[in-house]
Amino acid sequence: KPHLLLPSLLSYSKAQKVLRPCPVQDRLMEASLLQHPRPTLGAMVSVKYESVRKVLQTLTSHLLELGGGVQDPGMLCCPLQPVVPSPTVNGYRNKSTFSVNRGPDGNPKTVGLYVGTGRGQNIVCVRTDHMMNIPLKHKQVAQCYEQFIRCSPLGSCILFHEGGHWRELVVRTSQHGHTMAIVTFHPQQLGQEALAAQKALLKEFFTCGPGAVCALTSLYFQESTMTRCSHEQSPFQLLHGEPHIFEDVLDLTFRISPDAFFQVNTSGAEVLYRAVRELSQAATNTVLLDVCCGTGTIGLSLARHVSKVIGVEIVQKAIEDARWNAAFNGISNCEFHSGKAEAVLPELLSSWEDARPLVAVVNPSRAGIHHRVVRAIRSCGAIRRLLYISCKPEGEAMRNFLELCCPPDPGKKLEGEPFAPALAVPIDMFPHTAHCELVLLLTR
Ligand SMILES: C[S@@+](CC[C@H](N)C(=O)[O-])C[C@H]1O[C@@H](n2cnc3c(N)ncnc32)[C@H](O)[C@@H]1O
Repeated sequence: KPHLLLPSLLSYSKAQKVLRPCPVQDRLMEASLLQHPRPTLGAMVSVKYESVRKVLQTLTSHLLELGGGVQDPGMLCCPLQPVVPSPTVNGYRNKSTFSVNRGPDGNPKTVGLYVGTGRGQNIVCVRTDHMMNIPLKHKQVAQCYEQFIRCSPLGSCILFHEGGHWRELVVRTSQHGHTMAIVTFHPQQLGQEALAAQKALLKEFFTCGPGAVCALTSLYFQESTMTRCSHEQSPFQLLHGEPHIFEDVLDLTFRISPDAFFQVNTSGAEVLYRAVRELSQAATNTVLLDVCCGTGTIGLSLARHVSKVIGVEIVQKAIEDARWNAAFNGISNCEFHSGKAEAVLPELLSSWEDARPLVAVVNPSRAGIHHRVVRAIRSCGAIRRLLYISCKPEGEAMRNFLELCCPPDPGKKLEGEPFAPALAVPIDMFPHTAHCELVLLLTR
């Protein structure tokens, strides 16, 4: 049975901006070209290992050019461990983001994922029935949302300037049995009364209409005129149920707000956080700096083994969750700072006088860390051990690795002793996709 290997082919924001209608026949042909026989999981793990090895090869050759401590061009700059498997491989996602766009039959109210590319102008939105990594509950909510918008007199919003309202759907679930749905809506010219009517209809559909089968525990609505909006830019409006969902990780319970990041593979996250604990060599006198901490998961999962945790995160609601999570789990040795790491860390680290060993864990989004964060970390002599966690190590993370490991470069204000790669541990957080999480241990 053909299978769509989708996630690496998705291009949400690009599609929103550049997608142009093209004949249905072309899109169908294109979609069928993207159908592959399903590769075995073993084969996919080998592909991931190879791609991480290539990342290390690239890093090695750049470090060699920069004179960054690599001796032998034939060797990798550090040992590479085998890919650590995810305990769950099917239906592991606790969060799915569904787009609204034209389906293979041309229906502009199709809820699913994109196949094709913006550049090829051949994007088509397909339902997710074949997706092995998405749980049935998410697919059920997506199907119900599609049913709802197809009955709605309002159109779907495909290109912002062409009008339409219904936009993407995010579904989050947890082991507690919670299901949160977040519907994004472009208000266009609608007034408050018309908006309130749409919200009421959506709520009615999911609480007492056909969508009630989804048994949502939270239903959110966000008006958004941009590709993505933070809560501060446009609040997440709770239409029904509980404001948060809760998830258990390594015997701790975490509260998660609608706009807070949480690793999409919960059992995979446990593997990741155990690896972080081991690689950090955290001891009872260690201070752990958790940069880009989200809801505080990494720091809190290590808190009982270290002296103190300091978390920094840009999303205000995630920091509120992190503080709540610390208190709820009876953890009192953590402090969480809200703000951009590039604003918080230079001040925090420039005056660092604590004699305890300081270990940094950096887990940024795909954009990597700002060069001010790199400078602050390099210039803080107390940090001897740094764990850089990246789900896209071939991207901006590579720039960060080089900035952290290159010889001092006063022109770029990169001072302090450079780090050197010590070990690379790939973790298969995303089975059934081409992506792989990399934990790179840097020491000096
Ligand atoms: C990949 S997530 C990791 C979160 C957390 N470590 C975890 O495992 O759940 C990246 C986090 O970085 C945050 N972030 C992005 N840019 C940031 C910045 N400039 N300063 C601080 N945090 C940032 C995001 O909001 C997100 O929560």
